[in-house]
Amino acid sequence: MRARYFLPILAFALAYAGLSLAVTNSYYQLMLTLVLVWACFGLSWNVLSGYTGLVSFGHAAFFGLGAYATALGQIYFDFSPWLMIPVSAVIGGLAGVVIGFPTFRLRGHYFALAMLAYPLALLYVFEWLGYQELTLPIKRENPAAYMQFSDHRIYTLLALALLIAVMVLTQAIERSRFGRALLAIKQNEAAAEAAGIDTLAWKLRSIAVSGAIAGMVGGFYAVVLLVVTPPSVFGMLVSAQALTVSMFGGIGSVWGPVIGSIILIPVAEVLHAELGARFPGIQGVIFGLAIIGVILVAPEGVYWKVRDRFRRRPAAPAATAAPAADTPAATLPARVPPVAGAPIALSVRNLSKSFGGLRAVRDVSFDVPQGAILGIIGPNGAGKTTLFNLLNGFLVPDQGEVAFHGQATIGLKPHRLCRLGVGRTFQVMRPFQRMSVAENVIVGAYVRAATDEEARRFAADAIARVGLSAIADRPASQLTTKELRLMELARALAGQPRTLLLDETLAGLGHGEADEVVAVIRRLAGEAITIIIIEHTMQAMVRLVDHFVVLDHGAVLVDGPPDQVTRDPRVIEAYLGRKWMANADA
Ligand SMILES: Nc1ncnc2c1ncn2[C@@H]1O[C@H](COP(=O)(O)OP(=O)(O)OP(=O)(O)O)[C@@H](O)[C@H]1O
Repeated sequence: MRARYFLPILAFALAYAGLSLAVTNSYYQLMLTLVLVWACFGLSWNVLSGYTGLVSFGHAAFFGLGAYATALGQIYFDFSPWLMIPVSAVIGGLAGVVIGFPTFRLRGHYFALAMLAYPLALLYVFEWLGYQELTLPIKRENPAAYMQFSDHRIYTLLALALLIAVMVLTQAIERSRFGRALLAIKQNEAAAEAAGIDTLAWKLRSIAVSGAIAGMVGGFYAVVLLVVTPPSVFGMLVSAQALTVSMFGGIGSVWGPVIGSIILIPVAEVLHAELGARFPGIQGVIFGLAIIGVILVAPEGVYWKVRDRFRRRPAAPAATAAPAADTPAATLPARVPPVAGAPIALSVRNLSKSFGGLRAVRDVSFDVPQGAILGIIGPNGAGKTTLFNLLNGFLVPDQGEVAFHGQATIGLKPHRLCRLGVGRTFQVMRPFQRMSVAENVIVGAYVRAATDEEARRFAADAIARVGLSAIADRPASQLTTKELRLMELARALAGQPRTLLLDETLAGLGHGEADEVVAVIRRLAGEAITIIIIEHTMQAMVRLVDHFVVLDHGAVLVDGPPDQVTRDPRVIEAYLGRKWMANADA
């Protein structure tokens, strides 16, 4: 790991250890320990929710299981916490997989609400089992073997060691293929699948790591407080604590939960100690106020706000963006369309899909030779996007066959299709705004790359092929629409596809800009990549494609070369309108 990531963590650890050694009051020492415990727990939440965007209201489930496992292990089997805390981590990780597997079927708010149910259910189970209050036995004969220290500074130092380990782990995850897969899921899960990422597998890994950290912290918490009750480890406030310190400090960053914990936990603890008797639940009020405050002042959290303030403001994007490759807009690269008898890249036979009574795609058949550019056009609602979703595995057809280079693909998930060489871009772009072009593109490279190094090489090559090398380090937030479209194209290219499905890649582009993107696409087809493109911008399409498939009400209306299709009275009637004919004749 590079020093610039590791040194701040080391400096923080030394400063915190120094502070802890200087504090003699045991109450303040406990607070120093608890700040680290909740920071660790916040980081556990962050590994799942901060990076994947799947908000968990139920992290207390893992925390509580860890706390009870450690307490019960010592009470019933005389197992030391030195053993039980790692065991609690394993239990937390397994619980993550068991909970994640069914719950990941849900999305957005439904996922968050389902997660809420688990700690509440466990709370009642442990009450029902009669574990209303467990007290860890005091071991006077050999306290250190049971993690019982009269000097409370040792707990703080142990908690610090746990936190540093979790911070380093989080940092490593963030900068690896793992972290990039999670961020891709957060950005757009469908696009991540289409980029070859097995989203369920990565989400399960993430919840397993997150659950393991939470279980470990829960076990440690039981040892520090020596008493475990269902509300204190499975209660709403526990889950809320993880969420609040992360949201306040900064979601999706290693430092966010640490900063949130350092600021909020002492305030909540002091107010609880001073006013808790008169205002029970004062911590909940503090956390509520903290969330309202942060939403108003720094919606992404303190860390990101401060970082943006102190970072040098980036220079405004250059008025003229880097030209798309070396080709001037006006001269489109010459290419020879595939001749008759060329190998077939995509074969579609009798494909149909209905949504209830609506037949969105009806009995569609066509072939695309390798290296050809096929345009799919048709009025709104004609079934173009549904056809794409059938081709790349988002939807399973009611009937019909799809084969890429002779291999039948119906039933394969999008990430499997991506591995077979089918890339896709999306109509709606959702780049990682804070990340550079290169970092955005590398996400698409992992489907083929065995190592980070190889992924970087594939990404750099794809960026060069779309002509964005000059701005590879520019954050996506500063890109123009054309550059964003080219970046999306580069991300699909980084997976080394043989076939590219492009969904409205020219949408929102001006005339000259569209021509630049058209030039890039033509060049890719010249490299024997087969291109299938949905587009509304007819002028650009006529100059781009070799062949059109015109859809209307889900069925193929006409299928032929541009000059034939654009003059077909049925196409003019259903899609182009009479004005097109008048312009074409003029
Ligand atoms: N998941 C779905 N459930 C129900 N109906 C759907 C679903 N997806 C699409 N449809 C319907 O299927 C029809 C075809 O939609 P589709 O998005 O494929 O059309 P399109 O040609 O891509 O349109 P546009 O040009 O507006 O993007 C529309 O009537 C749409 O409302």
